[in-house]
Amino acid sequence: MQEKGTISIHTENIFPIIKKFLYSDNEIFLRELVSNAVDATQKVKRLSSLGQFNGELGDLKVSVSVDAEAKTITISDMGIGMTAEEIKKYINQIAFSGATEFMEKFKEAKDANEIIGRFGLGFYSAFMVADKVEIQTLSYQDGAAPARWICDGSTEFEITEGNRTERGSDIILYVNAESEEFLAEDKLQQILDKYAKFLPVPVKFGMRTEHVEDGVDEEGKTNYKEVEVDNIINNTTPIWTKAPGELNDEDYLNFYRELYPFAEDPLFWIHLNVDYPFNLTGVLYFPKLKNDFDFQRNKIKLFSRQVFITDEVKDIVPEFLMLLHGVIDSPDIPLNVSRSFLQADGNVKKINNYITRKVADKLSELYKNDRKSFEEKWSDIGVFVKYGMISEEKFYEKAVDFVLLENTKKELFTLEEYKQKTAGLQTDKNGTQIYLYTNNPDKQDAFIQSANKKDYDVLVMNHPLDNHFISHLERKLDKISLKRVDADIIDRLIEKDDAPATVLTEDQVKTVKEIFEGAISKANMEVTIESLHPEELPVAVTMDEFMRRMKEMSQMGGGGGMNFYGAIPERYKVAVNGNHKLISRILESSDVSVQKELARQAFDLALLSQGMLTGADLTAFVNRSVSLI
Ligand SMILES: Nc1ncnc2c1ncn2[C@@H]1O[C@H](COP(=O)(O)OP(=O)(O)OP(=O)(O)O)[C@@H](O)[C@H]1O
Repeated sequence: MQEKGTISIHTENIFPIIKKFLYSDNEIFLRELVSNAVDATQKVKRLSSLGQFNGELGDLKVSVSVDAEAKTITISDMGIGMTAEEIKKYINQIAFSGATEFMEKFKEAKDANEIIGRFGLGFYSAFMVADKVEIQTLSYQDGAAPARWICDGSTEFEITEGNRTERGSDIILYVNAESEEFLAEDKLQQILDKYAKFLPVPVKFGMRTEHVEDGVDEEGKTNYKEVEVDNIINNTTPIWTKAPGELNDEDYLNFYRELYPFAEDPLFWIHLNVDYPFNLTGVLYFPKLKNDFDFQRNKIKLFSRQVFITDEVKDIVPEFLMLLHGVIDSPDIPLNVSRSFLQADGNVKKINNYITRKVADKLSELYKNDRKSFEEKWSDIGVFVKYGMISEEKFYEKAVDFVLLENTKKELFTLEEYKQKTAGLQTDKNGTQIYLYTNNPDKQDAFIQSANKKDYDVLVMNHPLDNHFISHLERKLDKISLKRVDADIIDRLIEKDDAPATVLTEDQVKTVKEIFEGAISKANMEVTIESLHPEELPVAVTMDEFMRRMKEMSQMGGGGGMNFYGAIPERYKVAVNGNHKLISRILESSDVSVQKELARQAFDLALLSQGMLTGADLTAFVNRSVSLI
């Protein structure tokens, strides 16, 4: 048997194109060939279970080996093999049935995955690293003859009788000069670890030494001996292929440690398992987040039938869940098409929604079943929940029941509980309920104490995400407004009808204002005289809530019109409590310089309590204080 032929009459030589365009991603040749070997192995298993193949299955592993001297890489399997006819059909024709289209389209293709998947060129990816590819194969079919196919990367191929005596195939790559790096065992091991670690059929790569028990010596101590065993690089039944009922916590934790050897243990996990209307399995873990806004992305690995595809799951997993770790396996995700297509793909949308719902359900279940442990985890999961509420309406609808707010006393409330807690007392004269918050309890302590004096509660919102979360809540919640506790004096933040009467006459108000303006003499400080409770501080320095939020957003890169706010110099309000004893003392003094000194001292104290007194102003304050003592 010998046959020579031309691979396709329709096309120019396709191989240089494959080599040239796919070069950057050329390691995937191994993924493709090992996957083909696994497919062939699973097919023979299936045929056997269906009674259509009655021979011995034998040791069904796939083996990858290198011969550094001959410069070959061989991928062997004991799968169904191919007859010469099948080689012609599957290798020659099938791959090239789309070749004309390929020739037209390859220019648009952006990466190797796209070309290979779309045109069924898995096998031909071998030519990315090989000058010559040989197949030695023997079909499982009764009476089949071994066949050999060889092709040197031109459009010419040759089929002759082969030398394989056992069922299955060897794919032998004669590695080209530019790709010799792939002859290094380390390199191949690394690629196999990446793509083949969880393939469903054992993949052998060389041998390794194991120490096994070997009887006992005279003293009763166990003897060990070294034995050479197959180096199986994969775990064929990773946990996502199992039913949740078969698994315990330790299994999930062990798998997590296997995936992320250096990470801290996760908080909890979700086992995904759906087969209609799309097929998807996986396990998603909630990691312990670092305190900073540390978005560790690319931690979810995407598989298709246990073959690793990518860790860029951007369009499949909702943005806010990119913080999660774990694996997703779905044969229904179109892996090989372009980004824009992926976004429009109906399955991808459904998968996205499904994952969002599962995560929301899991959180809701944790909250309902064990509020205490949910609260303990809140500092870690709060970010997910808030981020999810901001970015996914569907998630918001569910999370609104279990999102927690924390106050300065470290008590946690649901939105509903907090609404009840602050109703009435923190409702202003217009009927708007005001939630006070601090983003820095230490620095804003004086303001928090002022609020607490009135029995007002103060929330802690000190995560970078909280700015957005606050705006989002305000948009969603009716008649509720959030104000930072230092945005104004407390009686202005929550305005009531029963404001205390002022003890100053109109003239006195004018005088006090002038004294303070003279003492402060800073253009960005606007002095107002307020009638507050006498026990409130004599002076408070505040920045308007709106202005501050705008400036913060521009700092976070709000873009567009936001830059405008970033450029405006910071402006503060200096609220002087006209009802405070100090003000009467100032008015009583007839010495202008004493008046000025007292005013300045009160102003500096306000700055000091907020950590705003620095440099020469601080030195002057210290000197003045010393002389006052
Ligand atoms: N090791 C093998 N054993 C038996 N048949 C094989 C083997 N490798 C390839 N084939 C046959 O050759 C065909 C073409 O393989 P190729 O990798 O090009 O495409 P595919 O596997 O069908 O699709 P894709 O790789 O794009 O998912 C396979 O469908 C299979 O029938």
